[in-house]
Amino acid sequence: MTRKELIEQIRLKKSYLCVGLDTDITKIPRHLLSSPEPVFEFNKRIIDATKDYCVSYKINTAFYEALGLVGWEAMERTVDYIPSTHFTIADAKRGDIGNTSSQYAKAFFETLNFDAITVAPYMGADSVRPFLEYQDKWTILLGLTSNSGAADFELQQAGEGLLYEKVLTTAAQWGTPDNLMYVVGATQSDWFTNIRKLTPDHFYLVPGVGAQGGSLKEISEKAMNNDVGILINASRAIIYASDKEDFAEKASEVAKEYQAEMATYLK
Ligand SMILES: O=c1ccn([C@@H]2O[C@H](COP(=O)(O)O)[C@@H](O)[C@H]2O)c(=O)[nH]1
Repeated sequence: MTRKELIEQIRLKKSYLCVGLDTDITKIPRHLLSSPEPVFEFNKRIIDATKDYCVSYKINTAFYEALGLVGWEAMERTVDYIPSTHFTIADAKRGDIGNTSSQYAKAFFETLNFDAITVAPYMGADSVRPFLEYQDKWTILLGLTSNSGAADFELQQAGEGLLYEKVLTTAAQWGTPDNLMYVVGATQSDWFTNIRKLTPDHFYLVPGVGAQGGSLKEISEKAMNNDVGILINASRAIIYASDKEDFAEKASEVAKEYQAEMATYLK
């Protein structure tokens, strides 16, 4: 999906919501466990219930990889089921020496047809480049993450600025706002004004509203640019809104509430 197409979807739906499919087999409603493919069945119902209120789905691959072959199959079926109007993200946090990164890129952009993948920047330019070589695909680089451990490295001084600032400004030379985004945690709202100044045109994938307590209002006010420029992810708050038979209705209600609030912030 191109940047233009993504922005069109955001404007059309008045939503920059990304629903996180962090589907944990131990948390899905019990009645689904007797179905032949419980994880896919759960995802399918969540997608049907939320697709009108969001523009993106983020599949955190850890939850699928943990199940082995059946998990990988559930991920494949899920990404194929997501409507082509929605931006699909493999939250896989990959990155390795160049020839290995090329295989990761092939796995997520070709074998699985994701629009985007999250990538760790630690190994530098040659580890990220293979992802950026794909036309109309996106690399989403970890910038300033939502966890408390962000203070251990990302918020440490590195030369004249902080390490995360160096990641943002250096990586901006490797790609363009048309194929590179950054992950910035919603729990890091104090830093958003500075982040927007450093990277005025890039999109941010912002996890951390809902279960991690980040503020949708604060992020929207500080981080939005003229092209909207943010995708806000919520996983547990939506997909586990209920653990009963009404889980899909409840997920729909929560997604609808996020969308309605987002509509009020859009410029
Ligand atoms: O800094 C980061 C990077 C990634 N994540 C991922 O986003 C979702 C958040 O899930 P919630 O249930 O909405 O808290 C999850 O997949 C994380 O691995 C993040 O939280 N922070």
